[in-house]
Amino acid sequence: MSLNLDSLRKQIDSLDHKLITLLNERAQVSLDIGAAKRQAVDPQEEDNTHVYIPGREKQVFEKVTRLNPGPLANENLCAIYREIMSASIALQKDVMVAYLGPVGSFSHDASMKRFGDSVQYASQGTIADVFEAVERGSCQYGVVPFENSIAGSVVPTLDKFIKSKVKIRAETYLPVHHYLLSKTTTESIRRIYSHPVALAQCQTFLNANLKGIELVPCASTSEAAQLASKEKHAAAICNRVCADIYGLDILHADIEDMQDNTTRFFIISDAWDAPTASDKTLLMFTVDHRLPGALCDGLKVFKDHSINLTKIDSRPSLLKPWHYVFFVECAGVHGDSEAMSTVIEDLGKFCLDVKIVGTYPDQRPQDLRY
Ligand SMILES: O=C(O)C(=O)C[C@]1(C(=O)O)C=C[C@@H](O)C=C1
Repeated sequence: MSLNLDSLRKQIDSLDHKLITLLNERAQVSLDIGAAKRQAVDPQEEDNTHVYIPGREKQVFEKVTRLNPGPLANENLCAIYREIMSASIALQKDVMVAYLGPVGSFSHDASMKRFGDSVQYASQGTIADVFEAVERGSCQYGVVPFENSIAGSVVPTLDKFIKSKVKIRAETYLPVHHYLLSKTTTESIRRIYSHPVALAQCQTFLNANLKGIELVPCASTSEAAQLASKEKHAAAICNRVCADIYGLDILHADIEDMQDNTTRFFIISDAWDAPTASDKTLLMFTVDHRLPGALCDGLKVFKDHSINLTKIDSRPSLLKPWHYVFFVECAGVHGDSEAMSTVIEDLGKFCLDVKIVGTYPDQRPQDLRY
């Protein structure tokens, strides 16, 4: 069969015509959804309607990948749908997302992957600033790193959850590959900038190739790139995109200790989403030291309710020395469910100050397409 370029392009033109009509029909329905969401808000009150519905987005991504007959790869279809829903969010409301900046950080990457190109982003200097932007209401959503598969928990995030009233609304996983970027050669490097969690992920490479070189911790990997771009003998460990953004050369690629290095981020806000088919809940509590075995009895509550725990962590309470706050993530239960109310009631018999930090659709680490 001979292929005629002109006639094939005419087919594309005609399909684009149909696509534009359909995309606008979808956008109109989205505007109506926005109006329906606002109907529930008292006109005298400030409009804090949530247009970002992570549970519904998960359903849409699962549906489109299920329906996809190809040849378009699911990954590409999801990228298209990410932008369709990003535009949909922006049509319903001006949305501002806070992230740990500057541009080029892994938090920026995770935010873009979650919210797409059509919303607005506000770079913040520290993780605490991301929390505070959400608390003040200058940003409706914030994206914070929670844990890394090599370096473990991100302590500033856990510590902010202890004091803050923000809620977790969604989780997302990002594969993390580190690059050594500089304006100089590896042999001339005298100082390496990076975020402490990133430095912890590249110990094997650093010990083998740059032992004894000064390591300077900074607020983010992109700030590291910014600093390295201003010094002759400095380098940064950061995201590949920082090479273009900050005018640095790639000296070494993929220098993380494990190639499947992944960071889990939380999307924080003032409210969580309604239950979906599969949710997780992060709880926080302290224990009463006067009761021997209080933590053990508390944890047994989850066993008694057949709840699987996917993460346990503890941090100093910051109120009294040797007093700890425990974080426990429960799989398969939503924070508003009756099951969770019973768990909290039972936990209250052994533990103090039990609080839900957030409840969010279960996003498996392998669901990297969305
Ligand atoms: O279903 C909704 O609540 C919508 O606002 C629509 C829509 C979409 O475009 O499909 C847009 C944004 C939400 O995050 C989820 C879904």
